[in-house]
Amino acid sequence: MEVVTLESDEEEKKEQKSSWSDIFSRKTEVQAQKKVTKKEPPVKKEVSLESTSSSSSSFSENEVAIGTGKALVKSSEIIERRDKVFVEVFHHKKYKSKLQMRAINCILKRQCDVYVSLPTGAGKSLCYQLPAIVHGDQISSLRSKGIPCETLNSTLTAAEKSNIMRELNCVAPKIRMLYITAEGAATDSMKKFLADLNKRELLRYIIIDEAHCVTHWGHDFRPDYLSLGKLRDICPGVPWIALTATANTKAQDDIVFQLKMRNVESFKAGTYRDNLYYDVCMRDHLSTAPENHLAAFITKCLSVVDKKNDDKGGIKDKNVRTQNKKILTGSAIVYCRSRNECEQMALTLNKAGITCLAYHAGLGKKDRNDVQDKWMSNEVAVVTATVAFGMGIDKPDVRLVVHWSPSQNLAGYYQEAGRAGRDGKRSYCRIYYSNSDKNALNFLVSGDLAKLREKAKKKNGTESEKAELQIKAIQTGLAKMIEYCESAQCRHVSIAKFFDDSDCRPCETNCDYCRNPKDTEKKLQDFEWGKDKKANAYMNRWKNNDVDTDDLYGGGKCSLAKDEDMWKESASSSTVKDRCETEESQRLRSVLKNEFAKRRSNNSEGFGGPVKRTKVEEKPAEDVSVINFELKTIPNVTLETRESLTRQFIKALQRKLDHQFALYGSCKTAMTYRMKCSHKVAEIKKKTKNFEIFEFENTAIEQSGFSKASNLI
Ligand SMILES: Nc1ncnc2c1ncn2[C@@H]1O[C@H](COP(=O)(O)OP(=O)(O)OP(=O)(O)O)[C@@H](O)[C@H]1O
Repeated sequence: MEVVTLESDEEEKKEQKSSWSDIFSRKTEVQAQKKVTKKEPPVKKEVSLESTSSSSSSFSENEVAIGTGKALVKSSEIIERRDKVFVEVFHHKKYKSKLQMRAINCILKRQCDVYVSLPTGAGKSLCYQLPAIVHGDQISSLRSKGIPCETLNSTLTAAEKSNIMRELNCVAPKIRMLYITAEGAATDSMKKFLADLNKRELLRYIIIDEAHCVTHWGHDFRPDYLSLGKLRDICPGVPWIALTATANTKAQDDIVFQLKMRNVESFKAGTYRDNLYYDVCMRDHLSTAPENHLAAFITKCLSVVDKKNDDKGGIKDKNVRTQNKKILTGSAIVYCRSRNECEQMALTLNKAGITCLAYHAGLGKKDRNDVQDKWMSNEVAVVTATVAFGMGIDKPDVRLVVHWSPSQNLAGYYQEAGRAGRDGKRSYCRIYYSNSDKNALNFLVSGDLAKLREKAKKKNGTESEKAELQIKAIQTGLAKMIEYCESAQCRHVSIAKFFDDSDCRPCETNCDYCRNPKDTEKKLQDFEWGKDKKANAYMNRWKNNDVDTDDLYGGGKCSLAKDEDMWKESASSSTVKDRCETEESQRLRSVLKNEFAKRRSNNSEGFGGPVKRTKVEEKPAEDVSVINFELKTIPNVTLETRESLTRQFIKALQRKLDHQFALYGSCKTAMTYRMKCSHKVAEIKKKTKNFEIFEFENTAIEQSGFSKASNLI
């Protein structure tokens, strides 16, 4: 018997949705399926078990008394069981690494607490699953179809729960592994129950998977994990196993401290996975539309041969799909930031001929299960998903993990990207990045930080310090994520440094930078240049009173809606609005500040260089008064100037005419009025035609300040 505390409710917390409970139950189901059933008949195969010199992680035939209490077993028997289980239950031929083997041997001995930090996909689960089975009493039962395992969580019905409890209360329960949540472990009833199991000498291990959740230094801190340390006092003498792929030195130290681990043996490997190829694409600088770029990349990564090679035989493998003339194998995940983005992307990829379904917390439980099953069985090639997808899923042939925008934290990114290539074959991890992503990330994280700061203010002493630590960890994680995207260095090295790996040598061939440093640098330069250009474009539009929120949030009102959708997923809707406004005004202020700075300094260096006035092609207004406006014989006199002067001229004439030419008042009948007017107009026309000056009858012209028209020009 062992208790495994999972990173409970992880998916639902990530999406912060009301439907959290069924997501979790799905996850634990997946874990249970993944870790329990190996239905193929046992195959007798040679096991290559490497030996090791480490005393704590190797067995000597003479050693005895493994375990505590009445379950003392000879070490030779343990070795025999280990090898049997390894082949007959897990069907493995050899250990994935020496570290995996050494960790398993150490855990099997049950003489100390064990900390395991191996890369994603390195087989950490086997480190506790194999010992858990080996330490069972009825080894023969392992030859049957599966390893009995159960989960206790809030989504079970009362009847389901009581069935499990009944079984566990038996003298010899069949259940070998019990998965519980950190929240569940904190309840009094669970503590009592575990203490009882321990008293009955049925508890072999307490295992904390995804142990980084226990520390404020981790990328995914869960307060509930902190209470796990209390189980130590309830179950003294039970070895603890903590496993993670994403903890740096600080996080590791804190995990050991928080879980009150003692006499700890550590098995730690670097993060480097040589079958993973990392790259970053600057979304605003691609030669094609980004969605098309992605579709082409997916096809490239998943296609193996041209269909014409297979015209006769047909394609028999059910894991193989065809697209046009290509044969597609393996599968891909495209992580999007919002539900809406998942849906849109799925549509786009389907249009491009790639079978694709969207997965997010907005779907019902059944739909989500369907999507996952279809993807697992290779019925569809691609899932476009929020980060909720992938937890606990172990699909070996994921050839490609794309982040349509980066994660909020480099550690989180490493974990998500690590779902690629678990079969050890070449696989790709790509991020599509743009400046608007950066803004959105900053924006999202700033919301979380604000909440934490509020919390820190209310607390005092160590609690407040812890909140500060968490703030720092979040800020560092984001800064490192952005640095990963924006710096010219080996991507593997960026990750290795973040996790304090001892080996930080460049990969040489497994990332875009190492493959082609110049090209990557050029793309980064374009990206930097693009930032300034975008700010200028925004300023111009603002000056023209044409500012929309498009530029702020990357791609139109539709995108704004998308982002709002995204933000709603991580914040309450009221704060979304506030955040939008704050973001907009901040951005506007910063653009203005830059513009004024440029004008003040009149400096040709720096931000975009001097502001050059754009030469605007002059277009006459529809009611232009200037005669022969096309003429441009006088340099430096614009049409605008001419129009302005002409209007002044007309106005002056008008005034004088009104004053002097008061015919209306001097006539009594309409006929006389019309006649006198026609007469005057005819006179003026005649004079104008002969280039003569028309003089009004009234001699008061000069006295009133009237100027001849010719003098006005
Ligand atoms: N010795 C082995 N030989 C072959 N395959 C193995 C071996 N050990 C584990 N595996 C397989 O490797 C895959 C990854 O293992 P696992 O899910 O335990 O990874 P992990 O280290 O927990 O990764 P993550 O941290 O990403 O969850 C699984 O399909 C598992 O069956």
